[in-house]
Amino acid sequence: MTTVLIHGLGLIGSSLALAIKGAHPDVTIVGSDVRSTSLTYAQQHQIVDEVVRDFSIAAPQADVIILAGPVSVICEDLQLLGKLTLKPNVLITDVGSTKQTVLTAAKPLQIRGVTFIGGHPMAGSHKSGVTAGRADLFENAFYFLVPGLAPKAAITQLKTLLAATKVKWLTVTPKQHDRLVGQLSHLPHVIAAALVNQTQVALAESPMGLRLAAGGFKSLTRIASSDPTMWTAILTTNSAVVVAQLEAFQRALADVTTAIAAGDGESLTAFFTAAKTTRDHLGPERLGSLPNFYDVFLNIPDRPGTIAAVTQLLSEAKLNLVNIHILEIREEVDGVLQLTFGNAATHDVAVTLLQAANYQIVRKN
Ligand SMILES: NC(=O)c1ccc[n+]([C@@H]2O[C@H](COP(=O)([O-])OP(=O)(O)OC[C@H]3O[C@@H](n4cnc5c(N)ncnc54)[C@H](O)[C@@H]3O)[C@@H](O)[C@H]2O)c1
Ligand SMILES: O=C(O)C(=O)C[C@]1(C(=O)O)C=C[C@@H](O)C=C1
Repeated sequence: MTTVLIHGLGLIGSSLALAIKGAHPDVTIVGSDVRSTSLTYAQQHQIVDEVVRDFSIAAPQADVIILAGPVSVICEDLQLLGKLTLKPNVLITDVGSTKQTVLTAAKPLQIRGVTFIGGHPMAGSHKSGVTAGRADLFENAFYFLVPGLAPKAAITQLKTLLAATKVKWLTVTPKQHDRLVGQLSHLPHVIAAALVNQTQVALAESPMGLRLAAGGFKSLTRIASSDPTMWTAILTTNSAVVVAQLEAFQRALADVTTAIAAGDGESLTAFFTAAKTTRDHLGPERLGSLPNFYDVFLNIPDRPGTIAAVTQLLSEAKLNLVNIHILEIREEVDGVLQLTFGNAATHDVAVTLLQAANYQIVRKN
């Protein structure tokens, strides 16, 4: 019986647990997390078989250890693991979004002969936490592997364990990885957050302000809703790469600023044509079988207990919520409640239930 310990039962950790469980019912999945609410949720929803509070007690019993906390926590975990007596054939891997710092932290373990394979699934979401986990999150996504000198058998073992994720494996060096994801993931997250912050300031005096934003602003800035702790850890462990990429981006912005200021239509058409040609060939946002999440937006009156009544209604019907978000609620003005579900069936039942209870649905998708 193989024991897989997943440390960090958030979006990625719980999604991996679900994928492993689906394909390997014989594997015992143990989850550990600093948040006891996540552990309780994971156990109640059978995302894991067992939970432990103390990672250092569980690690020596594990055959496979998957580190799935923020990158800074992954590095601390690797240091801790270096001090523990682990099973002789233990396989350690991680899912962190940067790889050079993680591989440096793993070096002492590797020198000791412990197998560590760096990993990074190129799929995720701006939603975080155990409630957002889903078995099909990684379908058709690339999954970077940094195997270093890991034995072939260990690489095969990891790929077999994660086969149900249906990812496309790609072996890279830590340096190649950090440069690629710096440009494709870290830079866009900085730009999205900077645009939201700058817009908030620019429109501070406007009565409707950001609430007038339509699809363009919203699709460009969706990722600004991502978890700040996770992104701080990513940016501080890939800073040199992202600083250089931000400087290059600022030069590109300066060029287009010059063209706009000069009314240089020819340069602007060339600028937009190049971007359109490249973007048109990128394919759909998600290659998997399902879109990421299913939202319902509800009008909610400004009355105490309204939100509790909605969540109670859903929980009595055993409908799992991935996320709940109050978009706007001011005194004496109705607010909008965003309810996010993990699949279409749950979403549809919730819509029927809420409508029957006379809630006013503003939008669903
Ligand atoms: N979100 C994405 O899109 C995405 C995609 C690929 C990889 N990653 C990487 O995966 C990792 C996890 O990201 P996520 O999106 O699942 O984040 P998340 O916030 O959903 O989950 C992180 C989990 O780690 C736990 N945690 C935090 N500190 C801890 C500690 N000291 N000890 C134990 N547990 C701790 C949190 O309680 C949480 O449950 C990160 O390293 C991230 O860079 C994220
Ligand atoms: O889809 C999203 O919301 C994501 O941000 C996922 C995303 C990205 O594409 O940048 C975020 C971090 C990762 O390390 C990998 C994937």
